[in-house]
Amino acid sequence: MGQQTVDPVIAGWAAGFRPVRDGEYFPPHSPGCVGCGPANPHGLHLAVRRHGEGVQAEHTFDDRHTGAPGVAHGGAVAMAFDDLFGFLLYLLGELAVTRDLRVSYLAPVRLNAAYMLRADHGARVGRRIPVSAELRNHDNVVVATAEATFVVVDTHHFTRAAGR
Ligand SMILES: CCCCCCCCCCCCCC(=O)SCCNC(=O)CCNC(=O)[C@H](O)C(C)(C)COP(=O)(O)OP(=O)(O)OC[C@H]1O[C@@H](n2cnc3c(N)ncnc32)[C@H](O)[C@@H]1OP(=O)(O)O
Repeated sequence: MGQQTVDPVIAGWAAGFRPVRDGEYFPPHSPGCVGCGPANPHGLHLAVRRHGEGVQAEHTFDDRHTGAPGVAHGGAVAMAFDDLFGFLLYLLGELAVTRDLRVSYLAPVRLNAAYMLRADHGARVGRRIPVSAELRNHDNVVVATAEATFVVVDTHHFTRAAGR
């Protein structure tokens, strides 16, 4: 597949790894990303920054992500974790995708309340990268946790997936 057929966003990932200072915000995965893209009206609009060797984001779920009344949908919480994990890739300098994701919902996540997300990665084994994360409320209580395995892929994974 010729380079000219690669989506500019995908090509940008491969070319775009650069050192990020502690506390600095990362660019979104793409403008339309449902987790972090500023152009997606249905998205979470996560704003994620480096925190040591991990990443973190302050986030408030809103009425667009309602599950039970007043409570964030579990799928929206899982999406926040999954997208957050995607920012660890900037630190690792690897393209990878979620192979599995396990979320533990320890307490309801309220709408219109600020929460803190934090994610870290373990050591890569073969193509596998283990990652984990926590969601804490305003009182610093952990209300949800997540663990996932990301698998390293190349740019062709994404061009194939996009049908190009
Ligand atoms: C600049 C940075 C930005 C980057 C942004 C990019 C992200 C974009 C946005 C991010 C948004 C957020 C993120 C998203 O939304 S990512 C989108 C959601 N995820 C996907 O679409 C992925 C779909 N799945 C696949 O395409 C394939 O299954 C993949 C590519 C993952 C693997 O299929 P492939 O045929 O290639 O590989 P394999 O099956 O031989 O296995 C490969 C390795 O994995 C090990 N394994 C397998 N299963 C498990 C398991 N359950 N537990 C532990 N390990 C497991 C296996 O032993 C082997 O290990 P090793 O023997 O090599 O050590």
